[in-house]
Amino acid sequence: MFMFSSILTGRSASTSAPNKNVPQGESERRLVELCSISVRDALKDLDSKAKEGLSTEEAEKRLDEFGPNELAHAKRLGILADLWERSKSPLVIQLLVIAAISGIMGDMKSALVVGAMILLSVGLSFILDRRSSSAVEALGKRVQSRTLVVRDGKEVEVRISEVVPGDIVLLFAGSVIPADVRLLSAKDFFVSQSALTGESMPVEKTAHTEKGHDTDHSAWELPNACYLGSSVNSGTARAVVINTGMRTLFGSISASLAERAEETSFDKGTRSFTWLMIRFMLVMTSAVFLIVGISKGEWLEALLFSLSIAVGLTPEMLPMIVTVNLAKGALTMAAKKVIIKRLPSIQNFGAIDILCTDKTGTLTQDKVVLEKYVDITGRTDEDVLTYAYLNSYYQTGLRNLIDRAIMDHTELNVEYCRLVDELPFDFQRRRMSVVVDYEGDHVLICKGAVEEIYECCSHYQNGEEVFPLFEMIRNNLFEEVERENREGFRVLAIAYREFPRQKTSFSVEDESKMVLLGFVAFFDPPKAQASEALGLLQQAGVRVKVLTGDNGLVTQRVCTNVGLKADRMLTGAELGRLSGAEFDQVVQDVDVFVKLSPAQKEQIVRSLRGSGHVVGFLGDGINDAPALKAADVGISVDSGVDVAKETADIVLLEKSLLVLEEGIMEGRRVFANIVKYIRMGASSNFGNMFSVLGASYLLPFLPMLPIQILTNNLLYDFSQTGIPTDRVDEELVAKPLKWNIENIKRFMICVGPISSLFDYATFALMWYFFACSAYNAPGATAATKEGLAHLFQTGWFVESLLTQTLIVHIIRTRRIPFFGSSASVPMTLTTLAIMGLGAWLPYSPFAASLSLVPLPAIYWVWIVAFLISYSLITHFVKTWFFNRFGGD
Ligand SMILES: Nc1ncnc2c1ncn2[C@@H]1O[C@H](COP(=O)(O)OP(=O)(O)OP(=O)(O)O)[C@@H](O)[C@H]1O
Ligand SMILES: [Mg+2]
Repeated sequence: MFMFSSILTGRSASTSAPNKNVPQGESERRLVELCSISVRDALKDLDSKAKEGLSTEEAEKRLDEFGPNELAHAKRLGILADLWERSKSPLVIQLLVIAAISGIMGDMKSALVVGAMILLSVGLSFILDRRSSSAVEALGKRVQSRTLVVRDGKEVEVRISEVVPGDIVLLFAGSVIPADVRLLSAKDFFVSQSALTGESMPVEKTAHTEKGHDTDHSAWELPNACYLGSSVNSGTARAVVINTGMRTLFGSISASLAERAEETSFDKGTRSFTWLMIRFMLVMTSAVFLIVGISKGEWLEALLFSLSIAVGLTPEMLPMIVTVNLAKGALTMAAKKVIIKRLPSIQNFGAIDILCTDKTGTLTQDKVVLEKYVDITGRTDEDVLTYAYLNSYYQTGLRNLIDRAIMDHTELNVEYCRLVDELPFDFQRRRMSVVVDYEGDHVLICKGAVEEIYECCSHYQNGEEVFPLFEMIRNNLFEEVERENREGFRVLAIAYREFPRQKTSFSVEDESKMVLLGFVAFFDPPKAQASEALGLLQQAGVRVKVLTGDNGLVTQRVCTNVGLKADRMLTGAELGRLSGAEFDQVVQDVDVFVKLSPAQKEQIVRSLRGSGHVVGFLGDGINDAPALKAADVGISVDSGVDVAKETADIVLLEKSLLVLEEGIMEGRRVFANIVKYIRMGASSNFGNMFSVLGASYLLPFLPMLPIQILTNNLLYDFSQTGIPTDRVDEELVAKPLKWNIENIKRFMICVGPISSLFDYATFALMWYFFACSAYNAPGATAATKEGLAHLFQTGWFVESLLTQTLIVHIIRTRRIPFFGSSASVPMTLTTLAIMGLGAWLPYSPFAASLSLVPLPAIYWVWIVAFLISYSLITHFVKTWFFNRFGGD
């Protein structure tokens, strides 16, 4: 089985143990040691250079030596390991045990048939799944994060898996830490280690070496080390890689993290279904064993018979149906520009009933353009542009759309200034500052959200003069900004403060008593297709909520433009005043949230999930990462920052709600096909239970021989292999699809007994009409008895196989089968082929070894009549069922 694991979520599919070859304590000690000695010694030890980094050849050599920078469970299994992994499922083990018992007891034929079943279930899922998995994996690589390293003195982007010890890496806001590294230099460098420590506050890391204290620090608390599994919140740094892959601290705990990984609603559903079937099987098998044993006195026969009943009741094709369906779904989605990083998330994708999304790029075109730069009176002002430009040019922490828009607007020569210090952007302050040396003065230039900048200004500038900023003027200024906002412009304020040149180090406290200089306004046009997509999502039963850090007026304008109601809107501050139940209620009722902090985005997602919703979150920024992780399905975009991509379960190649809607529908189709199999399996097993129990009690011989039951089951299994290719009716995917085990049980109880009805009709037919009752006649010889028993058994074998195989066509749709909705061609062909084969077997060369005997011609008239009435009755009961109980 293959699976991408995300280093930031710690979620993974398989739970292999950490690589035993790596002495864990050794690498941990090395990390502590190399972080406690001087930078020079550390580099010498790692045989690397701070400026040039490693040479390409050296890096290749080390890649061979240390292996790729991956966690063990992310690796793809070899063929044998893969087969082994699949064979470990309880369903396969059960079959293996039964095959072994049959073999030991000398029933080689049965052992062979069970063996064939194992081969079909494991082999088919192996071949189909592995083939599409390679394709899915290749797609996943396309959206994998890369990291910037220095090789041969040049900065190059490499895959995270290609990073080796000794590599010099460059880190900035939004990067993921690619390995365990030691910082060489750092500026206002804050990292989020929440995936490792659970601590959500960012931690500052510096390049300082704390000599002498080395023994005090555990490997987890080194102030100058950053660990795989964390990400950069703000600032920049240069670092040297110490440990990679399973040698990292994260690698050492990843096995336990994977075990702790939350079980999705889908896993829970399949598990409870499997257990339901296993419980059934245990009760049935023991009951049948006792009935047959006591009534016929043949305990060995009773054992073989009940074992084959056990096989019949086992949903051995379930794993194959699930994996093949998921893999096929992933490929279909990839064609629609939706890349699935974790296969199981497809199903959750189809279950989403609330989609939370940010604004930029989803509702807007993601083409932020600088439109205006004005002083506080609204006149275009070159100084404002220059200050904004200086701020964007010299800041190193975060390069987002806003800064790119400013830099794209013009090209100014600002080399006459020199950067002194900077206060990087964060989503709490919503502003950032740079301090530049301009003709002997140290000028702090701040840009950010208007309200946040106003709070720190004491004066404003008009022309060359500076005036105190009174409350009244403040309000007037707000009006101007609000007007721009209402037109959909995103406005940032620019302010400055001069300091004497002696002051060289600055902190957030210095962002005070500033002079307001003017505003820059950006336009990000609404997306034309956003309203169409919103309409489709609404139709599909998905409620969309906008969660943005931007202000209310702009958001309102954008929402109105794309046809999203924004009459009730809440700000982060208002949310902060709510508590507990009130918060949960409001979060469900309101659809637009503005001025949110990253933590609040996460809080909203958690609250919605707590109220029983399945929540998807679409976001692309550092500020979205916590919410992406908290959601049932985290969705990001290829152009998003690395943390967002790394945290997400699904990556869109194009940020669009339309693409997303198609993905959701595909997810539902996958789920609908899985449920088809489950409904079929559950109801036919339930029906068989009555038939087998009754028949074993009533008849003087076995109603079907073990080998016949097994062959019947093998053929039935084969007829199911077409399900993943099946078409799905629109109405089946019109609503979010969630597991509803209760409904499946109900379906089983309503539909299952119909098949028993026809089984009993067949029993009666064989017993009375075809005179198998002569078995009990006083003068019957052993040979006559055997002949009659085989006739009876053949009659039931054929009826049972034909009805079970046909029924998928009735159950797969809510419409009138064949006419209202028809199955896919492969599925129609497999079911037809199996029905044909079943009808032919009694006349075939295999008949003797299966103890089947040719059936009289008139039998076929009866069986056709049975099939038609069975289909009709099932169709009516099904229609009644869906009307009464709904279809999910
Ligand atoms: N480069 C920047 N320089 C200064 N201020 C900025 C910058 N980027 C963002 N801001 C401020 O921070 C606020 C929140 O950022 P942003 O709009 O990116 O949040 P968001 O939640 O990601 O929004 P969206 O939903 O549009 O993606 C902005 O409205 C703006 O005032
Ligand atoms: Mg954003």
